[in-house]
Amino acid sequence: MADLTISLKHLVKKFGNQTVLKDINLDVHTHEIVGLIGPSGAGKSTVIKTALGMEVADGGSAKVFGTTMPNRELLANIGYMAQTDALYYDLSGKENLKFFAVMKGLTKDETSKEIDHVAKVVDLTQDLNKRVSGYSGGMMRRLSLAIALLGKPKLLILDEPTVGIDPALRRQIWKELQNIRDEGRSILITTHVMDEAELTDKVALLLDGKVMAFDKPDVLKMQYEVDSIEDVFLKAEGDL
Ligand SMILES: Nc1ncnc2c1ncn2[C@@H]1O[C@H](COP(=O)(O)OP(=O)(O)OP(=O)(O)O)[C@@H](O)[C@H]1O
Repeated sequence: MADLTISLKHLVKKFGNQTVLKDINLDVHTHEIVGLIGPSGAGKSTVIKTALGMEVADGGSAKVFGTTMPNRELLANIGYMAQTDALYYDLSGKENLKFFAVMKGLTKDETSKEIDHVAKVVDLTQDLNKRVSGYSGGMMRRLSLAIALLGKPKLLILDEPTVGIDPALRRQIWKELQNIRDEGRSILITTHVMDEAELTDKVALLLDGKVMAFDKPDVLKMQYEVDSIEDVFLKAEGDL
């Protein structure tokens, strides 16, 4: 049975006199990949940060696993990948992965197995012993994603994980995300790549501080009478 992993109800978030989130309602369940799309500056990262308790809501409620975040114990069940990479540049990719594996409480055995696996998923196996300071931007994104995947978290929250990643690898990463979903875990993902939004189970369209539409990609395309999520996006914005 699908359980609720994220529940946002009438969420409001202001920065000074700018109300970025006016009334956000969004549920994510186990066995589900939910895509969050919307124009730049619409508040996608703010939704994520408020759900995680990194920003304090000004109204409504944000619960993860039924609890208001932040909650240290629950953090162990969440793999979060932010838009900016939080990596140790003087360490190698492998040393970064080992550090975060320790933070996540993995055993030595689990650590080496998981590092092998997540490095393969993001195609960094050959570069694991290089220092991160010598990585390209795309490699750093890939390492951040690998770190988020470590420890098989029940919930993955990924803020634009595939920026700077080429199409073949993007496809491989999506395969892994779908495997994770099939294992009964859940994923909230923001993206600017509309082809990726087509691969989600449900798409939430964030516009004007609200979730304007939230449904399966095929249902949204039917509702908006268009052939792609990109056109749903454009039509909702009034550009089509
Ligand atoms: N800490 C902050 N202080 C003040 N304003 C902020 C802060 N964080 C975000 N904002 C503002 O809130 C709005 C939404 O930002 P956010 O980063 O959530 O958008 P986004 O949809 O994720 O954008 P993008 O797609 O470009 O990443 C923007 O106008 C941004 O300037």
